Order: sequence, then C-alpha cells, then structure tokens
Amino acid sequence: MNTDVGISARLERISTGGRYLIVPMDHGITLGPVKGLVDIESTIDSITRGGADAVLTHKGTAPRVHPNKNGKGYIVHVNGSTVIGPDEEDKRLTGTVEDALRVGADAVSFHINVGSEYEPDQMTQLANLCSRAADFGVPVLAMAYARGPGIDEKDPESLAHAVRLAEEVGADVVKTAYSGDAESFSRVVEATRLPVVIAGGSRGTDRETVEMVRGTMDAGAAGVSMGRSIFQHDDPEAITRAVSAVIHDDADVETALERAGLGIEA
Ligand SMILES: CC(=O)[C@@H](O)[C@H](O)C[C@H](N)C(=O)O
Ligand SMILES: O=CC(=O)COP(=O)(O)O
Repeated sequence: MNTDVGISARLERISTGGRYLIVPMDHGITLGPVKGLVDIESTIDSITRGGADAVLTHKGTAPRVHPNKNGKGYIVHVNGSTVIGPDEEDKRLTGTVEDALRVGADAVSFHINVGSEYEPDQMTQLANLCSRAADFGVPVLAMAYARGPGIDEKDPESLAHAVRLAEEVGADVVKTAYSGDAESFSRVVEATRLPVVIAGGSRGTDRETVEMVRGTMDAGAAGVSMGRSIFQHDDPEAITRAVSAVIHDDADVETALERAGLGIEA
C-alpha cells in the first residue's frame, strides 16, 4: 500500500499551505519545568489561538495537550537528554512511532547532533524511525543540528550538511539552526528538497525574533519550529500572532509587530 497519502494528509494537519509554524515544548526534558511549561495547558491554548499550526511535546504530556490545542496539529518528540546529565548531546530514545500514534500524534520528531560522537547511533536511529513511520504513513520531522567538538553551530556549510543528511535518511521535514542572515541561510535551504524550518534558540527581543523569521522566509524556508522565543514570552499569543503574520501572510517586520500589538517594546 502506498503510504504517501497518509504522510501528505498528516503534513497538512501540522502546516498551512505548505508553511509551518510549529511550537516545540519538548524542553521539559532538556531544561526542566521552565517558564511557559509549568502551566503548559494555558501556553498551548494561547499559541494555538495565536496562529500556531502545531505543537510538539514528549508523549507523556499528550493528555495536557489535546484539550487545549484548539484543533491544531500535534507532533510527538521521541528522543531527549538533559542539561544536568552527563552529556546533553547524547540524546536517547524516549518513544516509538507506535507510542506517538497511541497518544494521538500527527507526526513524530527526532533530534540528531550531526558532528557529535553520538551522530552514528543517532543517524541509525533516525533512519530506522523514518522506515517505521513510513509503514504507518506518519511524517518525520528531523531536528538536525550541527553540534559537536569544534563545530560552529551556525556555519551554513555544516547546517547544509545536517539538513541534507535528514533528507538522505528519509525525513519529511527538517529543522535546523538559523545561520544568522537570509543570504547564507538560502544555501542551507538549497541543500535539500525537504521543507526547512528553523529553531529559535534562546529568547531575544520581539524585533529580533520577528527579523529572524523574516530572514528565514526570505531565504526560501518553510517556517519555524520555535520554542523558547514563543512559549517563554509574557504574551505567547501575541508573539505567535507576529510570527504567523510573517509565515502565513508574508508580512514585513513592522506590520507583523504592529498587527500583534508588539510595535513598542518595553
Ligand atoms: C535547549 C536547547 O539548546 C535546544 O536547542 C535544544 O537542543 C533543542 C531541543 N528542542 C531540546 O530541547 O533538546
Ligand atoms: O525542540 C526544540 C526546537 O525545535 C527549538 O527550540 P528553541 O527553543 O526555539 O531553540
């Protein structure tokens, strides 16, 4: 049976017209119960009202996600590590495709640190996950970071290598770090035929966040998988609205900030 129809149907549940505004909240394993994740119910309600296409968590949080996601998409992340453990780059499996389906996911997600000593194992696990997910018609979001000894995490050539690896092993969407400007990031986007989305990193000002999203879209990317810049905001609905204006309505930075009521920053 051709499972492509399942993959495309589910991709439509986590995007709008091929554009992606995903808000990952898997950081509860990585960082712990940080701001925005303690009352995750209210954060999810706010960001999905603000225009997020999908939210992403680990499987255990699913009961807190579904009643609050306002009909938007849901992605389950299946590996993790902590900042207080022996090595944050050593992400270990936390779930399977079957687990994700059991808790009502539309897609699965997996983090690989390309360039780290764990890359070989993580690459095999990602390739196996892609095969298993294809059996069920479930899309895979690969979080492909360039991370490891001596690696510049924003180097466009390393990022291009990471996103290409994700395509080669069978992922459907790839997330990576932003290289810092639209011109260099366009080389990352060109490295793969997959839709490319960016991580936000630690939170900056509203203008910095929206400028980064504008640069990403100008580079030809498909959107964002932006966590802390959104869920740690004092008004997660407003910042989601601003990011959505750029991704879904192609707004410029000023228009996006004004439309979200974030024109004047405190
Ligand atoms: C906390 C971070 O540095 C993030 O960039 C993570 O590496 C990304 C991932 N979502 C995670 O929490 O592991
Ligand atoms: O899962 C994590 C991400 O996709 C990115 O999170 P960030 O907080 O925007 O770096």
